[in-house]
Amino acid sequence: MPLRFLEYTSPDDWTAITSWLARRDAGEDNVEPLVRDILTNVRDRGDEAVAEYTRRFDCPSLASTQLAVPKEDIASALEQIPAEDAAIIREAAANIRDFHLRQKQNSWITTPVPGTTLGQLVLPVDRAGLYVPGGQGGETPLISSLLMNAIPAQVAGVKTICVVSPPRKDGTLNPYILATAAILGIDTIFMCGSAWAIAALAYGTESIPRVDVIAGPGNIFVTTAKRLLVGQVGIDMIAGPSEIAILADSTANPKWLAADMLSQAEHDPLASSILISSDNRLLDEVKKELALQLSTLPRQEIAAKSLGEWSALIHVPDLESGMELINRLAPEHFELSVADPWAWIGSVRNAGAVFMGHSTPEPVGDYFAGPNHVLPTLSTARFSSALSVDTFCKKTSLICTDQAYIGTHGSKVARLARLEGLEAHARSVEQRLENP
Ligand SMILES: NC(=O)c1ccc[n+]([C@@H]2O[C@H](COP(=O)([O-])OP(=O)(O)OC[C@H]3O[C@@H](n4cnc5c(N)ncnc54)[C@H](O)[C@@H]3O)[C@@H](O)[C@H]2O)c1
Ligand SMILES: N[C@H](CO)Cc1c[nH]c[nH+]1
Ligand SMILES: [Zn+2]
Repeated sequence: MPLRFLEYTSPDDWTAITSWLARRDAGEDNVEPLVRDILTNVRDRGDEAVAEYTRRFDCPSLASTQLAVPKEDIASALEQIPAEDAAIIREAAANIRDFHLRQKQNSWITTPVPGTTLGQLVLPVDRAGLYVPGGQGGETPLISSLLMNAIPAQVAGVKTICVVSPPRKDGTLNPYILATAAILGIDTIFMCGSAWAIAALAYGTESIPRVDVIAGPGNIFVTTAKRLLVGQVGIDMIAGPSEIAILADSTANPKWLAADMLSQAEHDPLASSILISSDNRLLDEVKKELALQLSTLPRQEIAAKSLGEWSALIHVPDLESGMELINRLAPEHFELSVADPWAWIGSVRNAGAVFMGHSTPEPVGDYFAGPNHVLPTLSTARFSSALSVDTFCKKTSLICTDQAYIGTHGSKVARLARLEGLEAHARSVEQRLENP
C-alpha cells in the first residue's frame, strides 16, 4: 500500500510538506462557470429551475410543486426507524444541545461614565437554511450533519429553519433524515440539493424562503455556490475535505492509530490522515495495520486514494518538534495520543478540535460527545473556528447619551467631524448644544 514516509527534523522541512498539501486545495476552477450558470438560472426562474435541475440530476419524475416534503411525512418518519436508533439520535442531540447552550452569548449593557449607556445586543438571524448532503444517492444519510447544523441554530434562537437535501431517485428523502428532523422539531424540508438548492436559499423562490445564513457541508458544487454567494447571504464556512493529524508517543496502540487514520480517510479521496511520532517502530507497525484494516473496509477505494495521495507517516526527533509541525499544519482534527495529553495542551496553537489521550477517538466528536463536527480545514484553523451558535447570531451596538453628556463631550465630537471635513456631522451635535 503506497503511503508517504517523511522526516521533519527542522522548520526547513516544512516547505516540502506545505507544497505537497497545498495541492489538495486546487480543482474548483473548472466548476465555477457551471455553478455561476446555475445561480443565475435559479435567481431568474425560481422553483421551475430548481425542479428542472433536480429532475436532471437526482429524481427524473419530480414536479416543481413537489419540492416541499409534506409535514405529515416528517411527523410519521419516526415510525419508520427502529426505536433504539431514535433513542441514540435523541441522546446525541441532547449532548450537542448541552454543549452549544454553553456557547450562547448574552446581550450586555454598561454605564462607563455618567450620562451614557452602552451595550451590545446579541440577536439571532431571522432565517437559516441548512444543507444536508445526499450521501451516495440517499443511501448513507448524514444524520450527524443535520444535528450539528440545526442545534446551534436552534440554540441561537433562529425562528425559521429550512432544510434542503437532494431526493432519492424515487422522490423521497431517507427516513433517518426525516426522523432526525422530527426529533429536532423541524418541519420545513425541501427536496433539492447541489448548487441549485444553495441558490434557492440565497435568492428565495416561490416555495423556498430566502434565508439570512446558509450552513452545512456538501460536495464541490455546494461549496462553490456558497463561496460565490458570500455577501449576498451569510455562510458558516467552506468546510473542505476531512483531515486528521495525530501526535503519538510510544505508549500509543498502533491498531487504534491506524483505525483513527482510516476513520477520516474513508470520507473522501481528498481526505488527509497524518501520523507524527519520534518512535520509528510505532510508525512501522501503524503502516502494517493500515494495510490490514484497509483490506476489510467497505469504502476501501476512497480510503486507499486518501492514504496514497494525501496522507503520511512523519518521523520527528522529539515530541516538541512534532507539536511545532502540528501547529504549522493547523489540522481540522488533532489527536494527542500520548501518555499525558494535558501536559501538552498549552502548546496547541492551531487546530479545529483536539482529542485528548488514547481513549478519545475522533468519531466520538463526529457524532456524540457534544462539540460541533463542522470544523475549519486546509489550515484555516490558523484563523477560524468550529461552527457554533455565533454562526447564526449577529451583534448590534447600543448607544444612549443624555444632554449632560452632549454638553461635556459634544464639542469634541464636532471638532473630530470638522477634522474630517464633515460639517453636517458637527452641526448634528451642535444643534443639541445650541438648542437644548
Ligand atoms: N466537513 C464536514 O463537516 C463534512 C461532513 C459531512 C460531509 N462532508 C462532505 O460533503 C460531501 C457530501 O457529498 P455527497 O455527494 O454525499 O452529497 P451532496 O448533497 O453534497 O452532493 C450531491 C448533490 O450534488 C449533485 N451533483 C452531482 N453531480 C453534479 C454535477 N456534475 N453538477 C452539479 N451537481 C451535481 C447531485 O445531483 C446531488 O444533488 C462530501 O464531499 C463529504 O466529504 C463534509
Ligand atoms: N468527520 C467529518 C468532518 O470532517 C464529519 C462527519 C460526519 N459524519 C461523520 N463524520
Ligand atoms: Zn468523520
